Amino acid sequence: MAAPIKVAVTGAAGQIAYSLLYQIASGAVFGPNQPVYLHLLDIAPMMGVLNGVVMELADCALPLLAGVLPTANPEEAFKDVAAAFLVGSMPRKEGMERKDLLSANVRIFKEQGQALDKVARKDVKILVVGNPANTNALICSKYAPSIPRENFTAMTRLDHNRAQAQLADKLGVPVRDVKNVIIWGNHSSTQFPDASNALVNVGGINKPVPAAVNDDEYLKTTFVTTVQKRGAAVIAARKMSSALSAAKAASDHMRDWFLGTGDRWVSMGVISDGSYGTPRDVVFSFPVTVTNGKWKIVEGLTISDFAREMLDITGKELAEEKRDALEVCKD
Ligand SMILES: NC(=O)C1=CN([C@@H]2O[C@H](COP(=O)(O)OP(=O)(O)OC[C@H]3O[C@@H](n4cnc5c(N)ncnc54)[C@H](O)[C@@H]3O)[C@@H](O)[C@H]2O)C=CC1
Ligand SMILES: O=C([O-])CC(=O)C(=O)O
Repeated sequence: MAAPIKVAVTGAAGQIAYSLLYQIASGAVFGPNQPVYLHLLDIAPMMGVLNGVVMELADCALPLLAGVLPTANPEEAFKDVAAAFLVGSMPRKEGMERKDLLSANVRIFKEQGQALDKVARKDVKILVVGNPANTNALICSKYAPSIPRENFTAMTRLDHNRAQAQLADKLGVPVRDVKNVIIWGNHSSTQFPDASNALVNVGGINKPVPAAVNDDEYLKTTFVTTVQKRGAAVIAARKMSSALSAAKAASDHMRDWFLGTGDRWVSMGVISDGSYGTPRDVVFSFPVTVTNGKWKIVEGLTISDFAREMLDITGKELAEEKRDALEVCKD
């Protein structure tokens, strides 16, 4: 058995964490031979609730859980961590866009960037879940200059999983038989869910999804808008934002980052190098593969005129969010 790694989860008394903590502590993220020491951060008024979560984690009697540290102090939470799930922040309510959370949430990521910079391992892998996730990840990285920018990522895996599930449903196949969908851009209603390179396994042979669906109009309209608006649809139904599926997506993202993607690609919000004509220095969701703990943007894909337009819209929004966030962080 390997030595335990320290893993931070912020917003640990909240909804997403309530599903996520079990997945991390049961081995679904770092593997069945990797013990974890959980550092759980929330704000001071939530320490009572957090203690209840700590009790429940103990009551799960999980063999891989080496210890739990509940705290309201970011520097204690991030001390020597190898992975950090930054979930803690305000969720949106019905009628809001995720960027409406910017002024309330972005300062949290400034402060946590500063704390990570001081005390985390320099190879820490950071996943920002709290919205607006792409821009919060950018700000977190800006305030943690001693940690490589590649180590800061934002979660678009929930959108990726939603897109995969929509296509599997349309094709009447199990979700595992669909791969290589792409979420481009922002985790917002401007994101571009793209099925043009997706593959479906039919009788052991991979076929292009566009040919199998044989309905370009659907792929450009209903498919795109359903995925773009799925978060809002869950809020309208549940009166609270996605939590079970968000926790599953966070587990998928970190597992693939640590353990690799194998023969498929996944969508991750990563710092843009300008690939595919996107704005540089924003956190943009791309198709990536991961080997040996390092992500790499999938290169050489053809971008149609339709895709170009969609990429430009979401890129423009990210550039605007960046400008607004930098303004908020000035004071
Ligand atoms: N990227 C994505 O795909 C998704 C992102 N989200 C976002 O995740 C975030 C969390 O959602 P939920 O867990 O449902 O919210 P929640 O309200 O149930 O839990 C948030 C927790 O964060 C804590 N918190 C607030 N400020 C904090 C700080 N400075 N440090 C540490 N903890 C802090 C709160 O006290 C609360 O316990 C929201 O911003 C939501 O919009 C949700 C679903 C998907
Ligand atoms: O929609 C929201 O506000 C929560 C979220 O990010 C999602 O479900 O994708």
